[in-house]
Amino acid sequence: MLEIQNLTKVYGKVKAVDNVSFLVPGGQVGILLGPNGAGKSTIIKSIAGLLRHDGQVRICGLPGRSMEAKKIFAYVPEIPAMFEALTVREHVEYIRKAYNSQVSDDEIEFILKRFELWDKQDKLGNELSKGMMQKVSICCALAIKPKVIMLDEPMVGLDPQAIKELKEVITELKGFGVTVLISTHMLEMVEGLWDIMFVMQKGHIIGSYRKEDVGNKELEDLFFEMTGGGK
Ligand SMILES: Nc1ncnc2c1ncn2[C@@H]1O[C@H](COP(=O)(O)OP(=O)(O)OP(=O)(O)O)[C@@H](O)[C@H]1O
Repeated sequence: MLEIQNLTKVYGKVKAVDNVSFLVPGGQVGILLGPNGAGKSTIIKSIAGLLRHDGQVRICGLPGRSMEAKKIFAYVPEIPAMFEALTVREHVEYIRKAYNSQVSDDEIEFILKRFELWDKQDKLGNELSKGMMQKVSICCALAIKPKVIMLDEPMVGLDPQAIKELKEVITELKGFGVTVLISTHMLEMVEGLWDIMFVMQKGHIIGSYRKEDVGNKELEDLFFEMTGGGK
């Protein structure tokens, strides 16, 4: 479960996020939508612990800043940060050790093969394309076997095969009871994946829908209904 309570973030005179609360239930996929400047990245960075903010973040009931919460929480940022002098494999091993992860060698092999990095294990961070960096970032997140995972625009820059794998991974994670939060503009990419959606505008959540309540209605239609835009 991922719970945000009364989150407020002010940059100078700009209130980027204004008293926002929402909850993604355990084992569900939540998506955070909204036009440019709505405040999505600010929320994502606040949840990830990268910004000072008011309000609470709880990860499986634990305070977001606690060590216990950090151990079970994975974050895939929009712009991956690589260590230039570490290889692909060393990135994964570093995370594995830092988190004291129980992931097995076979599982690591499976993850790396899945994202077509198995034969690129010895490439250095500064030798990777942006898409490859994103894949490494996803593999590192999976290597800690998180209970909650948050992905910021995860599909941008990935090739079609990687997008397909990522969608399958998200469905599998959900099956294992992992809570997922995805921030994205690419509505068609998360169609069929989501359980609960939140729409932000001007620092507020202006509405949310649960998949079970909207039947086959398309995400895009739901989004434009709320934001007043159109196809
Ligand atoms: N470091 C910063 N300093 C000052 N203002 C900021 C900063 N970062 C974001 N903002 C402002 O906060 C508001 C929300 O920005 P944010 O990046 O969270 O939006 P977003 O929904 O992620 O947008 P996008 O879809 O374009 O990525 C905007 O008005 C933006 O100008």
